[in-house]
Amino acid sequence: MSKQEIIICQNFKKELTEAVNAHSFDKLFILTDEHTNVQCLPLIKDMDFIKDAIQINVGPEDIHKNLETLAYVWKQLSEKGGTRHSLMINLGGGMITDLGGFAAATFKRGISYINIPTTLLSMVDAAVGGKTGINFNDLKNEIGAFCPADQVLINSEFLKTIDRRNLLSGYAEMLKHGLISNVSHWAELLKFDTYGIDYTKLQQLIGESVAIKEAVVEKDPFEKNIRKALNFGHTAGHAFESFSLHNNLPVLHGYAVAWGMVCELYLSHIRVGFPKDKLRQTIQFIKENYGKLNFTCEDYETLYNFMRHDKKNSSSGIINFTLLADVGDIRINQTATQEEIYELLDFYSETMG
Ligand SMILES: NC(=O)c1ccc[n+]([C@@H]2O[C@H](COP(=O)([O-])OP(=O)(O)OC[C@H]3O[C@@H](n4cnc5c(N)ncnc54)[C@H](O)[C@@H]3O)[C@@H](O)[C@H]2O)c1
Ligand SMILES: O=C(O)C(=O)C[C@@H](O)[C@H](O)[C@H](O)COP(=O)(O)O
Ligand SMILES: [Zn+2]
Repeated sequence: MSKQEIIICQNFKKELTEAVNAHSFDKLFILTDEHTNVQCLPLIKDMDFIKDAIQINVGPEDIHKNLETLAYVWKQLSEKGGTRHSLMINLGGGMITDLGGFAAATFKRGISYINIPTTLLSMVDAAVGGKTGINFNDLKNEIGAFCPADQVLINSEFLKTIDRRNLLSGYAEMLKHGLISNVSHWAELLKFDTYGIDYTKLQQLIGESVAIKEAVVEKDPFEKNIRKALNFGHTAGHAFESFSLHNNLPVLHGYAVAWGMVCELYLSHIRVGFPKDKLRQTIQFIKENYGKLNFTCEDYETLYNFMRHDKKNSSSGIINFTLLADVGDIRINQTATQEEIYELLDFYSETMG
């Protein structure tokens, strides 16, 4: 996989101009959703190269990260004169960088693209590392490809218009990066005041978070082994997210991951000895900031069936988890029986109240 350039912006317009000028292209497309069209596009609208760009605007959020929207983007690229030498800019959160990245990966078998993430989640996670795709058949990211953006420009100015829920959603992936990396980063994240946000501190934490992801992806871009660490919390998390999407009550990805981490930290504790005090502290933080997803034991089978679709599984039907023996002590390819999975859902229900 080609190396991706990640730019933590100091002078956003200059760096974006350089990123665009690094490509030779015939047409420039810019993908936005209805919100980033209003909140983010104005920040770059006066730039020279944008004046000739063709905008593709789609509906927001995960309900639109689907085949229909993807087909619309392909159609626009095709009808508005896109060629294999065209360049695409994805301006938005993870929904836009996942869907736009996949459209770019597949249109005429692949065109170059640049990500400009505009949510916290996309800055620290979605825009980085080359996983692109769409939800399909009620399942998260069921269709996709590994295809990195040539450049990712991280400009924290975009966070000024993000609401608290979306900030917390991104923060959950940062917490995941803390748990898979080292105790000092994890402890710093738990100390951070999520009510009175210090944006200077947040910017420093964003830089550290991206670096953690970048280092993992560099070692294993196609998730054959250690990249499975970045999927910590997602076996249960994606089941919660798919379950909610299926019930027409979608939850934000980061919230589902936070709840998934509660389950998988518990499994880590009983299976590989994740320390009880760190389990308690992390769960306390998640409980205070993310609340709880409601389900009953009648939903266990549905949740279990969603977990059976996790991409880490192989055909044996056994569910694969990434667990932690301690903060930063990663154990990939761990498995759990149906009984154990029901037990961790019991733990979740009892602990989260
Ligand atoms: N590819 C990966 O490695 C990866 C990693 C993590 C998550 N994801 C995916 O990312 C998606 C979630 O991404 P997300 O949390 O960024 O959600 P999102 O893209 O849906 O954005 C959340 C909301 O914020 C709005 N928004 C975006 N930028 C804004 C801004 N600057 N100001 C105001 N509003 C703004 C959007 O329009 C949307 O309404 C999920 O589909 C998830 O599966 C992918
Ligand atoms: O980059 C990765 O690798 C991740 O797993 C990051 C996750 O936060 C992200 O949600 C990813 O899209 C999950 O991928 P999937 O392969 O489980 O669909
Ligand atoms: Zn995620």
